[in-house]
Amino acid sequence: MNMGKSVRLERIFNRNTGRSIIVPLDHGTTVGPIQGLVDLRSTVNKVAEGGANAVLMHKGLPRCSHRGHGRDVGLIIHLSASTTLSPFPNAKILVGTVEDGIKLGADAVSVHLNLGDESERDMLRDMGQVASKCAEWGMPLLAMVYARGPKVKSEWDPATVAHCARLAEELGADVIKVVYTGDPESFSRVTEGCCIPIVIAGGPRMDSPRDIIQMAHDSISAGGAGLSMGRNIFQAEDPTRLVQALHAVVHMDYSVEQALALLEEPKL
Ligand SMILES: CC(=O)[C@@H](O)[C@H](O)C[C@H](N)C(=O)O
Ligand SMILES: O=CC(=O)COP(=O)(O)O
Repeated sequence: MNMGKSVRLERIFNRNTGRSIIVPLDHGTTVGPIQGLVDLRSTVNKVAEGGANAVLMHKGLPRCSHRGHGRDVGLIIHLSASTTLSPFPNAKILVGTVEDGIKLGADAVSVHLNLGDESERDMLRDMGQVASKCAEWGMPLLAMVYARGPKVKSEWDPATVAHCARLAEELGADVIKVVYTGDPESFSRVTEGCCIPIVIAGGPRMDSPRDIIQMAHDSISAGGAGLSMGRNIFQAEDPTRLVQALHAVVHMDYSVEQALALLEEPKL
């Protein structure tokens, strides 16, 4: 692997476990300043204190959220955008470049593809071009790939998710983010088809921390490389403690019960 990619990926993935907890904060472009994204600097500090490896955001946000102190946290600059105000909310376009990421000191850049959408070919072309530019500059590429279109029966279908992951690998991603398929057996069919790290999205808010931690644990047991979990972390009652519990599962091989016990411990 290109030295630039190796050095940058070390700032996102734990050297011992080869896994990562990434907290994406890019939703504000898609849906507006939702709960947890209003004071971004506070949210970045909370997840970094909990042990997150990296945060993911659009290019205009590091100026509002870069820590400049304390525990370092990796930075991934997101290059794709669409909004829920559009008649075509799944049609992602590029709004940033790899060079934007370099200038911001990013450790990786990311793109978002919705396979099955009518504008799929544009997203495929964009990803291919970004991947080539990333290879040129030694910049890791995280591809978040969903199946969202009129022919898609279920975006959580294991074969569909495996297709999303394999496409990302074949087009040059260094890290893949897909949805979790719901159980370790089916998710192992996703991870076995790729030779690069696969992290899972959290999806819409889940009520119970147990469900969040169970999903993280099960994805790891199926060969997953960690999380790219946004809303379930930044909208949690205590993002720092939830990240601490997830860190125990992802990087210390805690059981679900052991990780849940961390949430019950009295605050210092
Ligand atoms: C809000 C969503 O659609 C999420 O599933 C995506 O993972 C977030 C995405 N990067 C977006 O906000 O466009
Ligand atoms: O960019 C967003 C993600 O990677 C996943 O966000 P979610 O809120 O966990 O679905």
